[in-house]
Amino acid sequence: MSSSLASSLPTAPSASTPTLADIQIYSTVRQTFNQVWNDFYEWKPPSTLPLADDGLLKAAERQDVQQVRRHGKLGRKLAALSAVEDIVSIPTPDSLAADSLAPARRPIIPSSSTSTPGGSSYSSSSATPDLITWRRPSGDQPGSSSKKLPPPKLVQPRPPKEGSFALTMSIPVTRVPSYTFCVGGTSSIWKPESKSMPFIPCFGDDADFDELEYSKKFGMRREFDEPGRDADIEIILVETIRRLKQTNVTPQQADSTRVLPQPWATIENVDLDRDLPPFPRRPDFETEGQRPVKRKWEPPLEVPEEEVNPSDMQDMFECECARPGCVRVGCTRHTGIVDGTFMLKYSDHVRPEEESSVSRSTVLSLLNGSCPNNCHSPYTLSELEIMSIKSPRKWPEAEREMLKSLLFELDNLDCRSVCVLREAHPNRTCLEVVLETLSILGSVEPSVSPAAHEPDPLTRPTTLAKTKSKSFRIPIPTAKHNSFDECDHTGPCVAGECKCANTDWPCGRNCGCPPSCMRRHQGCQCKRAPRYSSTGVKRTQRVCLPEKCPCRINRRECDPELCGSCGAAEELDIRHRRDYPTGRFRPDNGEWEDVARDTQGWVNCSNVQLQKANWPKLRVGISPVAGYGLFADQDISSHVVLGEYVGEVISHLEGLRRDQVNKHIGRTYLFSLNEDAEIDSASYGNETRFINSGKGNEVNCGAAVTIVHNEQRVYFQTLRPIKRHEEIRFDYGPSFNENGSDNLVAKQNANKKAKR
Ligand SMILES: C[S@@+](CC[C@H](N)C(=O)[O-])C[C@H]1O[C@@H](n2cnc3c(N)ncnc32)[C@H](O)[C@@H]1O
Repeated sequence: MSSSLASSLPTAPSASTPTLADIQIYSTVRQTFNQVWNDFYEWKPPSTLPLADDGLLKAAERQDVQQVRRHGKLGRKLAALSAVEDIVSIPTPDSLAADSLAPARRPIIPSSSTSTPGGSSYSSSSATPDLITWRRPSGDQPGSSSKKLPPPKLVQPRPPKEGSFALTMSIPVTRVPSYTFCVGGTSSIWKPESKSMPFIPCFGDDADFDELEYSKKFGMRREFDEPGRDADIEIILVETIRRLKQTNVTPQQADSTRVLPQPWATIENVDLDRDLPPFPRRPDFETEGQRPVKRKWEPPLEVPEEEVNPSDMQDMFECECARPGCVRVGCTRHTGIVDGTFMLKYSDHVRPEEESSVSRSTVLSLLNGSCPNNCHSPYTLSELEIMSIKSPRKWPEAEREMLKSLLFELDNLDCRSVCVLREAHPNRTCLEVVLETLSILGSVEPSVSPAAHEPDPLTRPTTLAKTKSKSFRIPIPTAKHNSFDECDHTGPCVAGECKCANTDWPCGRNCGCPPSCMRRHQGCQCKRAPRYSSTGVKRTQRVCLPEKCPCRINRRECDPELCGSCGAAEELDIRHRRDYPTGRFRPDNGEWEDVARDTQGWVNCSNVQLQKANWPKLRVGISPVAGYGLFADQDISSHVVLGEYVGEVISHLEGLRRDQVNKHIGRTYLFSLNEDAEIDSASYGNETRFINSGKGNEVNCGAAVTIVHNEQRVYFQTLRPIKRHEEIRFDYGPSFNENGSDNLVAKQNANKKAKR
């Protein structure tokens, strides 16, 4: 925000004196922009309800007041920073209106400057008798906390220079947002690394933030010099334009003031281009007169069934993830916008057209078979391999290219194809062709035992130990494991050939290897049970128990397509859900009427929590610990999954950059996922981002990683029963220092002292 804000600070229009109309337009645009800005950051999530506990409530209120005071201090700092040299008094639309309509309300300011409780201040020269103050329209912000802001520090005006002209304004801008806006989402999304510095609210005007140091990490490329991509500012600007449209300011006039960081047309395009979340409105906006409107249950929108036509199918195909193996439509996990282009994350998965589907190990394993011409049979495979590595004979480029192109046309290489290749090179022996083929297919690779092609129980990869019939003790991914990359190759899944084997991950459902692959997770064979026994007794048993279900043992959720018998598919099917409302909607009172529940049914798989996403009631509230926190809104028993930690999946490098900003604002939303990636819920996530840290008895939930369709996902689970209104807290671990922000301030103070 900083730079845009800085650029939007008033510049001396010119040596010529502006007309009254210019000044009015300038004031309207500036005032609207600031108003929207303040409204945006004063917003609190509607789910923020008062705490039931009196003591906690008071503590939380004290925290809130302190936070508002801190904002006030920062605002005063900005006021001091934005002091400009020459100040003259200028009539504002407000004052003009006050003049004409209610002369008695006209502010009388004998000299220098004044400020209003609303926070805006206006400086005027003692030399000018026409003294003006700039007020915020008081009726504009019902319940706004801006009243609590102390008046900003006033800037002492200097006498204006002869013929010069400048505006000054010291509106206390909310420097540290009380609630950072976050786009809500139900599943994590992959975020490519930022190529340029993202938009940072307000920091450029803050002496404590080393913007230069931060910019260097992005090679001095700044996103706000490019078309903006920051949700906060985009929402603010779109709303500013919407409000300006209600005044008589035209786009050209607004652009000429240079108050808004982007031209009007660009902002309008942003609104068209992006699916922006709506401008956050305080719940008190939803009032009819003085009485808050009680929202009623609204039936979901009905989507009429459409006829499918072939061109739609083509569109559907375009929506599918381009990553081989991923079956999600509109997948955001493996695709993303990089430099304005839609790109695959795993670009290495897309086999370039010129690349051969024939691999070195295939050649080696097939050469083991009998050659009809018996031309390369005198040599053993290992001899052939050693020969190709030790004495690589490079053919002339043209001849090599020809062999290459022939090789790439072959879908499968067998002994006969080697002979075909040889036929295309009549001057070469079959052995020479074989050796050159090996040299083309790759230089030094880990040696592959041809026997691996037909897996022998004894030579099976050591990570696999057979347990029960279909269940293998496949490697359990831990935090040390890299993100999963589905394998896509020919031949057996062995290290050197298979990405899964390389990273010690089990092969997944969507991997390219055959279903018979021994490294593949096969799902479980647990049995679902009828809810009532033949004697009519209700069953309390659970299906897919932690110590019995192979999926649970391997720390993964059941896969509805792999685990046929446990009822995972039925559990995920909304019609079979126990909590599926069985009542009917009564339009006369707008409520659901319960009807007798169907007593039939089954006890299904209990290992699909993240896929089902049916969480207990939680709410965001002001926390006595730090800022906002997450609270239980119902009694919750032990071992209940509270929710998934959702956010942007970013690399550690991107995490390091973001940490610089986090350190400055004293809050972080980064969660380390594995050796490759972190989840950041600073600007995209769900309510679990508000879980604060605790120690010892304060801790009531823990975090764990599970695998859903071969993807690592983080979830929170209660460690003990939690009472309604209790704050949810988990131990962030030893690396988190609760006084981190204090330490940062201490460090900055020490740095300043050292500089002096
Ligand atoms: C994931 S956020 C938690 C939500 C945060 N309180 C908010 O208002 O957005 C983590 C940040 O909260 C603060 N925090 C969490 N637990 C804390 C604690 N026990 N003591 C001090 N600060 C804490 C730290 O600033 C930390 O970086």
